[in-house]
Amino acid sequence: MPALGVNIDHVATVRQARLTYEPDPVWAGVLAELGGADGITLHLREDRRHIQDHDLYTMKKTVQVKLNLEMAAEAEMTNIALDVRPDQVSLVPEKREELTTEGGLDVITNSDRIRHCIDQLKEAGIEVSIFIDPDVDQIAAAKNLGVQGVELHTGRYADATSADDQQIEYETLVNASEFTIQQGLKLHMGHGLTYRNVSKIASIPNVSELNIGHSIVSRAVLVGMEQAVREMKALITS
Ligand SMILES: CC(=O)[C@@H](O)[C@H](O)COP(=O)(O)O
Ligand SMILES: NCC(=O)COP(=O)(O)O
Repeated sequence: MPALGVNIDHVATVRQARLTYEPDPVWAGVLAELGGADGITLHLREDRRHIQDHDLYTMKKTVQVKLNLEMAAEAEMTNIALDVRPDQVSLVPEKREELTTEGGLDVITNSDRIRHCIDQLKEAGIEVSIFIDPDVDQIAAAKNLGVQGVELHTGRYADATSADDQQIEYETLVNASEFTIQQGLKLHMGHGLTYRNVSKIASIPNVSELNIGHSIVSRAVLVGMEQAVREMKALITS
């Protein structure tokens, strides 16, 4: 059964819309932990569009489950990770203009820069995973870089608009999963997974971690709305 890493980035997205103190992603992380999350994932983007440095530092002191930091393989981020010491770093690609992470990190083209980052993190005792496309050449290149695991990008599966296309993307993920396990790497998956599409992915053999964020935060907003309004109404009418 895969572990669930809850990505709380978009709690911070709502907070940053007003540059205020709520909703607090650390508080959300604690509630996610109480709800059974096996890990908390947060992505400290170079443009700081949602998670801020202080969120990461406070999260490290607060949350007791696995802390997974998603970050670009850049010196600034590596130094932050070496200071905070999350349980795991997941190296991801970043583009300023993207709405969300569009594809996996190209570990073939960028291998020298990525290797330097991985070596420093591993030396500090931090597990390293790389977020890559479900492609055997990328998985083999990740293995060569010495990471402990890979997170296969499920975005194409999640975005498929017909059952046939979704099945093709699913089979690609299954084949890439088998190759990942043959390489002796831990198998993580994530991106775009929802309450509707997660079951098939969760039943792929040997998946050790699923990272899910946007869909859980979206549902949390809706299932919490009735209580939130009731509490405000009580204040107004008391
Ligand atoms: C790497 C990945 O797939 C995501 O979890 C990532 O955090 C997406 O970035 P946003 O949270 O900014 O959409
Ligand atoms: N690495 C994927 C992740 O952390 C969550 O992605 P999403 O569910 O927010 O699309």
